[in-house]
Amino acid sequence: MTHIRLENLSLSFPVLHGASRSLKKTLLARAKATVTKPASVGGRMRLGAVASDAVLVQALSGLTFQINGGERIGLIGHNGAGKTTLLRVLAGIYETDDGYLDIEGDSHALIDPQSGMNPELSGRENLNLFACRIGLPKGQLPALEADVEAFAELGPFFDLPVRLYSSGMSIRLGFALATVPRPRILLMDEWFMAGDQRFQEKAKERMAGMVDAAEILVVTSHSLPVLKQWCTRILWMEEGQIRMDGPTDTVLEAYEASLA
Ligand SMILES: Nc1ncnc2c1ncn2[C@@H]1O[C@H](COP(=O)(O)OP(=O)(O)OP(=O)(O)O)[C@@H](O)[C@H]1O
Repeated sequence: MTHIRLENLSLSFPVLHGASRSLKKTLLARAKATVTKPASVGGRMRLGAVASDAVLVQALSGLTFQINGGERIGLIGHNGAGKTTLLRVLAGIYETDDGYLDIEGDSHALIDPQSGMNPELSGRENLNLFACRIGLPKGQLPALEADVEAFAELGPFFDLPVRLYSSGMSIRLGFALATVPRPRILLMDEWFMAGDQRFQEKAKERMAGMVDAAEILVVTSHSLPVLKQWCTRILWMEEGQIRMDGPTDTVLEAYEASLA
């Protein structure tokens, strides 16, 4: 059965090494003084337990929950609450300091639109690279090429190096490629909402096909309409912890009330 299970999972990032004792003290004192309830930005700062010469940011702290097949999870929370870090952990990009993670089912992460792209190569050449990476049979390449070229609508830029693309153009190509696989577990950051208005509409349509095919969706977004549309359950994160976990309407109502 497809599932994701976390038990007491934690992850911290060292953000300051070997700085003077007074600078570290000042930083920690400031972090403490600016703590507001509810928290408004970033993970909690602390000194390293072993190497006390380092200041750490506690990005995830003691997370325990389970996601089962059929669930569509939205991650919400303040800037720096730990949403993207959690997504990266689930995608196997970050190792955790502590805790247990059990994932059953193949996953695909839509986190970085430029992921795996060579900026010196054209859109078309990057598509060929992508096809090799996912092990696409040669016979299916022309259909993929036609699909991606039509979807990305890059015109002549499709044959120019990606480094010449605007950020919106890179996102079009990255999105078109990233939405080709059909994984059982789909992990998605909110960058898919980027791009111009018309592209967003197209992107939503294409995404719907991918989401429908997935057994589990985990998506981060600051957009309440997006979360309401896509998700059945919301994990509201605060300073690397789960502040609330429940049905979409219930959690978003509480979240909105906290912002008022
Ligand atoms: N690579 C990194 N190195 C050091 N600190 C990091 C790194 N990535 C994230 N952090 C820190 O971890 C905390 C959580 O960051 P994360 O990107 O997961 O937040 P987020 O909830 O996705 O925020 P946002 O809504 O702004 O995208 C923040 O305090 C951030 O400064």
